[in-house]
Parts: sequence; C-alpha cells; structure tokens
Amino acid sequence: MDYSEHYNYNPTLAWNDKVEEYFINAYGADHFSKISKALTHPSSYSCIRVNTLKSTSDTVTEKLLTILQETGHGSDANGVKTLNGDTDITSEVDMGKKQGSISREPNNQVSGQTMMNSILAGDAPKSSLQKFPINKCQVPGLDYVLFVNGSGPHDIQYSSALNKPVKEVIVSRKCAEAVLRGAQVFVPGVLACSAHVEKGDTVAVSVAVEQPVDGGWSVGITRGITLEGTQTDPHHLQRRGLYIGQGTAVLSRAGIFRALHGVAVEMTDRVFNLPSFHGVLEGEIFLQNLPSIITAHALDPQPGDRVLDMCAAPGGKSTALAILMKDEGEIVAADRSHNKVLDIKKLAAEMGLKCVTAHRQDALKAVCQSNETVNLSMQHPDETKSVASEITSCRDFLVDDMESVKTKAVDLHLACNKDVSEEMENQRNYQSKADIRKSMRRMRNGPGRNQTIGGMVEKSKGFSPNSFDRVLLDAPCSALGLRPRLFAGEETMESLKKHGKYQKKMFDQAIHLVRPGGTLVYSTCTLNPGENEAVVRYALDRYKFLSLAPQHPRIGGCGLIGGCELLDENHVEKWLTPEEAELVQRFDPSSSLDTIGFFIAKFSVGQKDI
Ligand SMILES: C[S@@+](CC[C@H](N)C(=O)[O-])C[C@H]1O[C@@H](n2cnc3c(N)ncnc32)[C@H](O)[C@@H]1O
Repeated sequence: MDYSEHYNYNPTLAWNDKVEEYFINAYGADHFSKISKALTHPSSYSCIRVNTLKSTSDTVTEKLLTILQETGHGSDANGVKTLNGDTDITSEVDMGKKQGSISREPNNQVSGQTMMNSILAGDAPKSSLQKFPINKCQVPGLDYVLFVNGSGPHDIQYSSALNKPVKEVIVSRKCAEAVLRGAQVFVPGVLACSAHVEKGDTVAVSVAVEQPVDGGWSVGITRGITLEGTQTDPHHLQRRGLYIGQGTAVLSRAGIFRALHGVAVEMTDRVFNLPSFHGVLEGEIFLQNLPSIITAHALDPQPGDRVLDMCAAPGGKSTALAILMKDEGEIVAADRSHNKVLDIKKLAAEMGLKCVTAHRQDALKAVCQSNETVNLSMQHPDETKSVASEITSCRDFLVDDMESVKTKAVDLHLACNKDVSEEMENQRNYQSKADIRKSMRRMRNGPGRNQTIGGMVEKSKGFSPNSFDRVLLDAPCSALGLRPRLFAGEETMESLKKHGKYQKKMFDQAIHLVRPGGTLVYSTCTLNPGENEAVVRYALDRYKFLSLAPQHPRIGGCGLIGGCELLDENHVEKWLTPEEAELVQRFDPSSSLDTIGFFIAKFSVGQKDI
C-alpha cells in the first residue's frame, strides 16, 4: 500500500454539479479550481484586532509573545517540536504517553505568505526565532491589526509501534474544520475509533466527508463504529487524503464513546499549525478576519455618528466600528436571534464600549411602520440628533420579558447539564474544561465583572426612516468564502437564489434607514456573484439616488463584470460595469492575501425620491 498517498491531506471540495458549473462560468475553470483548493486550507495566519481604547499593538504583541513562550508555543529554533497550537492554551488536559515514531517536515511555503508578508505585514517578523511570528499590519491606518503567522501544510509520518496498523479516529467534518484552525478533538466530534485504543496511544486523525449517495449526500458512518485494520475496514478508501494530523488519545476507546464532553485526542502533529487565542486577553483583542476589519473602515464612521449594524451578531464589526468612532456616538447593533443579541452585549461589555446598544430586530422589518414614528423621521439637523435618538431609544424598543426569562432558563439548563451537543461543543471553538468550570463558577457566584448585563434583550419595533448616518448590512449569506471548508455540496442553485432574494429585501429596508447624504455598506462572506455583484446591480438599477463610492483602504480585488445566463430560468443575471467593478472589493481566498472569500460594496446615498 502507498502510505504517502493515503495518509496525507489533499482534499477535493465537492460541489453541487449545477453550482460548480455556474462558478466555473463566473471565474473560469482554472481560477475556480484554485479557489476550491484554497478553501480547503485555513489562512496561513491568525488576524488579531487590538482594542485601541484599552491597549496598543506593541503592548499586545509583548503580552502575546510572553503567553506563547510560557505555554511552550515559543521559539522552535532547532526545529524540534514542543507544543502545537491548541484551542485553549490554558488547557489542563494530561498529555498522556506518546507511542510510535513521528517525524515532521516543515514546509513553510504556505500559499501567498511571502506576498502577504510584504503587502500586509512587512518583511521582518517581530522575532524570527518565534515559532509563531507576530507582525503589525503595514496597511496605512491598520497598524492596530496584528498577524500571527502559522505554518503548513506539513507532511506527517503516520506510523505505529511494532509495525502494527496505525490506530485511528475519524472525526466529523465540523470537528475537523475546527482542528484545522487549531482546536483539539473533543469527544462529541469523534465518529469512529480503532479497536483497543487506550489512553496515551498515538492515533491518526482523519475526517468523514459527505459522499454522493442516491442523488444526495451522506457521511455513511454511524457514531461508535469500530475501525478494523487498515485495509479491511469499509471506510478505508473514503479517508484517503483526508488526514488532518496525529495526536494522543486522552481517553480509551470506551471512554471516548461513554463521555459526554471533554478532549478525546490532544493533537500533537498538525497538518497546519495555527495558534489559537481563544479566551486570551479578553476585551483587549478580538480575533477577526482582515476583510471584516476592512468593512468597518469602508463605512468610515465618525465620532458622534448614529450607525446601524443590521445583522450584527456576534458583534465583531459593531465593536470595530465603535472603536473607530472612539466610543462616541451611537451604534445600534441589531440581530434577529435573541441569544446572539446577548453575545453582542457581552462582547461590547468586555471591550468596555458604551456606544453600542444591542437589539433584537428582524432586518426584513427594520423600518418602523407605526404612524407615531413619523415625527421621528429625522432630516438630520445635528441639533435634533441626540434628542431624537433618545426618544427613539425610549419608544422604539420594547423589553421582551418573557423571552429573556425563557432564555435564562435555557442558559441555566445548559450550564448545569453538561450534555452539550456535538455541534455546540465543536463550533464554540472547543470550550475547555477550564471554561466549563468558569461557567459553573459564574452560575454559583453570580455574574462577574464583565457579566453584568444579564439576559435582557430589547425587542425593537423598527427604526425611523432616514434616522441613521451610516448603515452596515453585513448580510446573512451562503458563507461560501469561509475556510477551511471540507464540503460545499449543500448549496444548490435554488438555495443560492434564495439567499440573493433575502439580501435584496434586506437592502430595501436598509436604504430607507440611511439619511440622504449618508453611507451604506453591503458585505458578505460568499463567493457567489448572485449574492454580491447581482445585489449591487439590483440596488443601483432600482435606487437611482445611490452611487458606488471608493473604499479606503482598498486591498481587495475588483468585482465581476458582465453577467451570466441562467439557462434553467432563461434569465441573465446581471453583474457590474468595468467602472463599477473597480469600486467594490472582492477578497479571493486563492489570492496572495490568503484571506477568506469576502465582498464589500460602499454606496453614497443622494437625495431620495422614494
Ligand atoms: C454574517 S453574520 C453577521 C456577522 C457580524 N456582522 C459580525 O461581524 O460579527 C449574519 C447575522 O445575520 C443574522 N440574521 C439572519 N437573518 C436575519 C434577519 N432577518 N434579521 C436580522 N438578523 C439576521 C444572523 O443571526 C447572523 O448573526
């Protein structure tokens, strides 16, 4: 058997046939194949936004270097691995005894890293001896953004003691995507395991990805199955090229399937090494993708402005906007989901931001319908601004007591019941034991310093027309730009079209809320032109008082020109003119910036005729 071809990481992203055809039409076959490949890898660096109201880039860099050093993530000058990047660097999990021989070939030719270094982070790392060098962003105005460089893909030699078959675990796709970003393997993420795995054994970790079955997709693995020997088990071929690293079993096989939570495998050798700063320097830093930070700059908020973030949770862009405004003015951060609104409140409180108020509001009904609000339709003379916003706060928002009581009960249940579902545990960036203990302590001792907001969420009745200087519509989307991604087959042409329709409806609301002379920014984290250029086309054609505005900084690429014939519908989806395409920013995951796929359009709002 050819071990090197089987035990490696070389995934091919599966798409729905029609969607693939549409994207090949939009990007060209070669380019789309590069995008698809890039999506299966994480970015080669973690991007950290410093809360400049609390700290500086230099202070944060020093603190992070100390933390990395103290936790064994520091210098690696002799090429001997110490510790890999863990999700939670305060994790107290016993590493256990390691078996088998492992060797690692560092391969630092991560896609685009050289370009990324020279454009964004300069050529000289803060400390070249550091295993995860930290660099300040070189783009003017973004020196409060830090990049922590990771490495990969690494070749890992998967082997076992006494030439026995390699012991293995298979994890779910969501779990694997988190592991590729630096997490550990948690119990709920394990789908299958070899027989006789004991605590301390070295195990190869691979991922179960959906396979085509009867016109649909299926993983085809029942949780808890035993993997037989290398060649004999029926899932052997499916795992080819899907190995994400090697680790030490923290529990035996029986323990893994009996336990409800906790780490199952402590990763020791990863295909990609990325430090994770989950829970580190809370309030002082925020981990955020570079295009999201650029989106906040594109809106160009000024101190004293009234800004609406229509789909704000978890609050990454709202807090970035608040910091750009020096916490002066008002940011109304709205989201449809009650629990997510609580996340916004928590984040704003952690970051010490007073100008962010979080509200439960459906962006599809964001414009206030009540006659009473007519008086509040501000023409925006500065002197009426603060009075009007105070009245708005009093009148427009209703405290939904029942909802908050219900949520408190659910929170209590979750905190006391450790049976957290797999998706929650894996997606919440792998809560460590320490985190769980902290939550339990909070439940016993009441809210801590940063937790004083409780579960109250204001349910908004909507906002008055023309009442915001700036509006951000960071729309819910197909998220096809997010990486790493191991499967993309769930989106069909029909589902992509639904996203586009939903976004246009939200845009219709947004346009009523921003005042004449104001600014509107529309953004998504998808590659789909139907949710990007086509929405901009719709907006420019429908609202003649809108025009595309230049963005600063501008480091992304141009938009897509022309359009695409949608054969099934006998309809041409229209995109942008060459001039318009120059004004939007498109972040391409296969480009040298090595970011997620992202799209930003900025509009100037003229005198309205609606
Ligand atoms: C792309 S995320 C926003 C990320 C956020 N802007 C940030 O940077 O942290 C989209 C958000 O839209 C919210 N959402 C989805 N449908 C919505 C609706 N009809 N009204 C308001 N929010 C909605 C989701 O709950 C989700 O939090």
